[in-house]
Amino acid sequence: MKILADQNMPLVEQYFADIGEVERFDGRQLTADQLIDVDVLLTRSVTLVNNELLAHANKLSFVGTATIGVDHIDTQLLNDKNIAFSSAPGCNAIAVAEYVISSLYALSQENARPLNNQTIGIVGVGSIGSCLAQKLQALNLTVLLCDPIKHAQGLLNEHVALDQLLAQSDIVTFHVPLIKSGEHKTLHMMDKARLKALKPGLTLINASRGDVIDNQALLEVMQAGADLDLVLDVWEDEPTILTELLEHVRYASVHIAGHTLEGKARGTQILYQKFCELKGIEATRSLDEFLPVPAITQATLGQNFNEADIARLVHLIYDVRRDDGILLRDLANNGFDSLRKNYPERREFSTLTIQGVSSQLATLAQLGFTVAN
Ligand SMILES: NC(=O)C1=CN([C@@H]2O[C@H](COP(=O)(O)OP(=O)(O)OC[C@H]3O[C@@H](n4cnc5c(N)ncnc54)[C@H](O)[C@@H]3O)[C@@H](O)[C@H]2O)C=CC1
Ligand SMILES: O=C(O)C(=O)[C@H](O)COP(=O)(O)O
Repeated sequence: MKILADQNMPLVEQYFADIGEVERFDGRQLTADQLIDVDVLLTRSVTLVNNELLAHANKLSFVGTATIGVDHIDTQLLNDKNIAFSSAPGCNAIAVAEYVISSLYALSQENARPLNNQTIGIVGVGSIGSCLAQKLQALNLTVLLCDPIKHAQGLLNEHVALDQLLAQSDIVTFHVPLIKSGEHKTLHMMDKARLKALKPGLTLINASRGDVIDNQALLEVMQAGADLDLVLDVWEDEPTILTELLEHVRYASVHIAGHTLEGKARGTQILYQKFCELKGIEATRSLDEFLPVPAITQATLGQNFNEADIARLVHLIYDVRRDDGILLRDLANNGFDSLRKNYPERREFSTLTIQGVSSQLATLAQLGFTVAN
């Protein structure tokens, strides 16, 4: 069996070793001819899977994307061609939630504004939005949720409409899929009118898809003097982003919010499990076999460890400013895709086991750290 996998997808050889022969491809350069005689195609978000790409796919029976977003895949086409498909729902929800939490603590320190008593609005309450909301409950923030689809399905009672949420929040963070048309369109959901109306001092975070915010309009609003703290992980027209926007952004990164080692590896694992299920093969491989031991595994808290010290632990595992520095220093030399490909190792909070006696242990556990009994 011939398996074609994106070069940036970890552990494919390990997971699929007993299933077939794995060949790698450059996600933005894949051509239709490379799919001749290929049985399985495993992609990331940068490969458009459309009619043109599948023109010569004579044997393809499974397409998997190791991502949550599926806006790069023509799923209707796969269905019509009877090609099985899977994304990797939830694989990097923890990673994105931790990216947001790291950003919140960094801004709170730099702006000397305590997190508690602030109101955060979460737009899109799926895997990521709900994981984030659950973690934030530990921090005494007021959390407002906006998800009209879940609300209509009876799955979210406390839905707040977007404009009301924007008016009431100090921080707004987007976790919606890219939807290009229809009642729940998210393309340019933050258009010029909404951006202009944002209240001064607001923090705007986008770790969903770049097109959710009209980037040109955002640049114009910032150039006109808007007082906003911007945290942008995703951009319109990646990898050729609007570089003029960078100077207005507090923390800028190259679409890596989900790129913990665990998040990326879980993506591959989910596709492996889906493939095995589809073909009636027993899935014997698991993540624990493959993840390396992290550089720091344990922390012992002293009795005077207090709420203010939580930020130090969060940033010990992941400080978003590391990635902001990388982008600003290297974008001109290395390019967006190369920075993503060479992204330095990042682990999740759960890799740190915390021991000691402190009134903050429950908070740390809720944020996702492992607390020793
Ligand atoms: N920056 C990064 O590295 C990553 C970005 N993403 C992006 O984040 C998106 C969300 O991820 P998940 O939470 O896992 O997806 P999900 O599918 O679990 O949740 C998305 C939620 O957004 C809601 N939604 C849809 N349209 C909406 C609208 N107009 N207003 C408010 N809510 C709306 C849906 O009802 C759903 O509950 C993905 O589609 C992907 O584009 C995902 C992972 C990593
Ligand atoms: O899961 C998604 O959706 C994402 O955006 C990924 O975390 C990042 O996508 P890749 O480009 O790394 O596939």
